[in-house]
Amino acid sequence: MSITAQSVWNNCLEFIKDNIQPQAYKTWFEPIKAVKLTDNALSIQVPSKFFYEWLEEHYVKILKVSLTKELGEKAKLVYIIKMENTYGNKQPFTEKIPSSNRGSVKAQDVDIPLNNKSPELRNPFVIPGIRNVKIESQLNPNYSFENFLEGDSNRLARSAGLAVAAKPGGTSFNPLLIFGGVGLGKTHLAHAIGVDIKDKYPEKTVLYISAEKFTQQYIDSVKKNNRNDFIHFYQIIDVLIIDDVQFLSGKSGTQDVFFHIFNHLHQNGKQVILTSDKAPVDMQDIEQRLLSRFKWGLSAELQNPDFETRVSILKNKLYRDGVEMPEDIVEYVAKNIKTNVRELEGAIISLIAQSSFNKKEITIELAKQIVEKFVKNTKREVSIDYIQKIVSDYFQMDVDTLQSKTRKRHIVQARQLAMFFAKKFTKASLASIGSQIGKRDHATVLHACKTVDNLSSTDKQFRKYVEDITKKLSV
Ligand SMILES: Nc1ncnc2c1ncn2[C@@H]1O[C@H](COP(=O)(O)OP(=O)(O)OP(=O)(O)O)[C@@H](O)[C@H]1O
Repeated sequence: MSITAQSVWNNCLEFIKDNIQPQAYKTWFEPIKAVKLTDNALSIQVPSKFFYEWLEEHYVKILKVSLTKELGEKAKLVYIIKMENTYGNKQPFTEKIPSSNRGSVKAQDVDIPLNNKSPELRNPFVIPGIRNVKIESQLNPNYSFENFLEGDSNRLARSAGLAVAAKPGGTSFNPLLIFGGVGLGKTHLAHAIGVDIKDKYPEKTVLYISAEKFTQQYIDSVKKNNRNDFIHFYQIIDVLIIDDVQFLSGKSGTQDVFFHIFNHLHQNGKQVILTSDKAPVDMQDIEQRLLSRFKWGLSAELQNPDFETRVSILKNKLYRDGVEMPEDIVEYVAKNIKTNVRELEGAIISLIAQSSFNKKEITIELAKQIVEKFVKNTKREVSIDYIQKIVSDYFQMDVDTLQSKTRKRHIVQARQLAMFFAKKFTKASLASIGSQIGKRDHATVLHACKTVDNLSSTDKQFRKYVEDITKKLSV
């Protein structure tokens, strides 16, 4: 049987289908069409630039594995972006982009000490002797201020970001800590600051790194016995951006090394930008001395965007993708997806994909179907109300009793369990959990979580409660 683009792609799809969630498969892979196979390069057609970016960001690994299985080590993937615009008169257009070839902000030359180990490392931190080495800033130029739309929910953080970008290290916002819930733009804003600084001050060395990668690099440096080189590398950065610092929680070695790096940078007027999914007061298992430094500068929160901002974000996205969509549909999506900008964008992309490939008109009906899937998925994330209901049902009491001020032991325990599960299963802060479960403060919630932890390791009956309720909440 001869190998065609279609047959290769079908085999890839089979593999991918087995390895990702059905909904994700339906949204991101069903709309793709295999177009051409030349030598080792498979061209696939995707419905928009965002679609391509999404695939590259979330599925590039699985695409690579599946394609290598089919076409060998030299396999290449080429995206063809095709937008058939169902509205307006714009001609459909195509654009070809090879996989993993997104523009990146230019590498920067810096003099740093060097050793005889691999100079090509993108992020070389090791290095006695002096040699000119390029440090990739790891910034994504698509995440700019220009397309980070302003609204009440992000005004403080965005303005602080602009101020920092205008004068890195020269404002009182040092460090600048950007915090907020999932998908609200922390990473985007952190990149935007870095990108703007590189535009304004090309000679400055900017580095974006996730706390997870930072930790991994640190662990490697300890293994390879070059911890000092690791520290020196970070101490020469002018603007250090660390994403998701809550990841450092419980990792005392990495916290310690970061503490030293932070102090050095701060004392030398270098800028530090951090992001986190929690406010410093809600971070657990982060050393006090580090937490107090996080609070030195400004902690700016990204909140859920209001309706107008959600509409502007969607319109901007459509405009950049060259797609037109009726106002009432944009508003419908914005009205129904409220708490996560990533999902908001995801819903619009699904809508475009469904309409352009299945040749369906974009109607409110279609929008409803798609939004429902997103909203259902979101709802699967349990709410604090739901947790309180499950826990009080389990102990055969009503929610008011669970929340009451009583000190009766079995009620206190039920309340502590509800707090513990709220911490475990939701992204809510300790303060917010406390206020929703009987108007308690964050210290009470913290105490409850610790008590549940202790009791479940010492008391068999209590452990059974925790297991039973976990099962009920996971259904
Ligand atoms: N104000 C905004 N204007 C335009 N796009 C936005 C805005 N806020 C968020 N986005 C978009 O939403 C998506 C999610 O943002 P991002 O990845 O920065 O969120 P995050 O807070 O870092 O999420 P996580 O908690 O999962 O790390 C991105 O595509 C980003 O461009």
